[in-house]
Amino acid sequence: MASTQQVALVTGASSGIGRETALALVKAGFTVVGTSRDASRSTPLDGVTFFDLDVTEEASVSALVEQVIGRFGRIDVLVNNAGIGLMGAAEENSVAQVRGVFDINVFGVMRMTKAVLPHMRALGRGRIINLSSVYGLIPGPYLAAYVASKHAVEGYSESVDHEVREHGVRVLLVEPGGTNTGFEANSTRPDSPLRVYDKQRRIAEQVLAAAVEGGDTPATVARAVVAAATDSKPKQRYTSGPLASRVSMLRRFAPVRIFDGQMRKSHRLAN
Ligand SMILES: NC(=O)c1ccc[n+]([C@@H]2O[C@H](COP(=O)([O-])OP(=O)(O)OC[C@H]3O[C@@H](n4cnc5c(N)ncnc54)[C@H](O)[C@@H]3O)[C@@H](O)[C@H]2O)c1
Repeated sequence: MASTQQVALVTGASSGIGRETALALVKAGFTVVGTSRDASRSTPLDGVTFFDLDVTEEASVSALVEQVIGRFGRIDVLVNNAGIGLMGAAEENSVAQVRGVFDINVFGVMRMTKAVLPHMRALGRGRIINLSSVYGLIPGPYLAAYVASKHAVEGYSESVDHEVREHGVRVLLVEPGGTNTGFEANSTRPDSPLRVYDKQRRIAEQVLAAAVEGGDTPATVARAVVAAATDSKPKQRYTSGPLASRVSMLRRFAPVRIFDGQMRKSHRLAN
């Protein structure tokens, strides 16, 4: 159990995994701040204080973090959950569409991380928990931009983790399998510039349906996030759902042909 004064900040907390995670963190004893792009229209959640935030707006991100610190004194846990998908063949996704995905899924994570890190360093502790995906580990046809964004989140998280560990701060990953939330609809709503192209919709839906079948629930993902937030000796990566767990294990044994495999001691990263 977290002590009552520990503060957790969850982005995109008004729906799906973020909502369930915010509630699970309240149950685990955290003071929870949730963000939503329109807090006034979010269904209230017991024990969660909502603030407005669009993670693509840099000035709003800094202002939000200062507001939370001003009101609650600290941020112990940041859950970068806000995210969006993009379906469609790689050659048909426009650069603007892909940039839209990266602006939320990758640069959103970076903006939030940059804003909270100085506070966590000063506190001498903290956990940043980034929602990746099973698609942060494997390819996904007709989901290339989304897959690339989540692979980017993986690389960014592991790299920053090595930078900040010595200050008592960890940057961890949660990798859900396909989870039945509003994610697909939110990523393809008709007014969205990120909507799927009709002719590819069926294939993309089959890919997603396969992922959801081997799937996960917001509750299991939320449990993984709470474990990442509270484990005394946290792991770098938390995975949930049968498909994601299998992929996560198999990835470690993926065949690779190594040339010139000599690695000098000085090039190894400390673990
Ligand atoms: N649903 C799945 O199958 C699945 C699988 C693996 C990983 N994930 C990841 O889990 C996370 C949550 O997804 P979900 O399934 O709960 O879907 P969801 O659509 O219910 O939640 C996404 C949240 O992000 C918010 N959001 C979108 N753009 C934003 C922006 N610019 N600024 C602030 N908030 C924004 C939305 O308002 C929404 O609340 C995402 O990062 C997603 O990539 C989902």
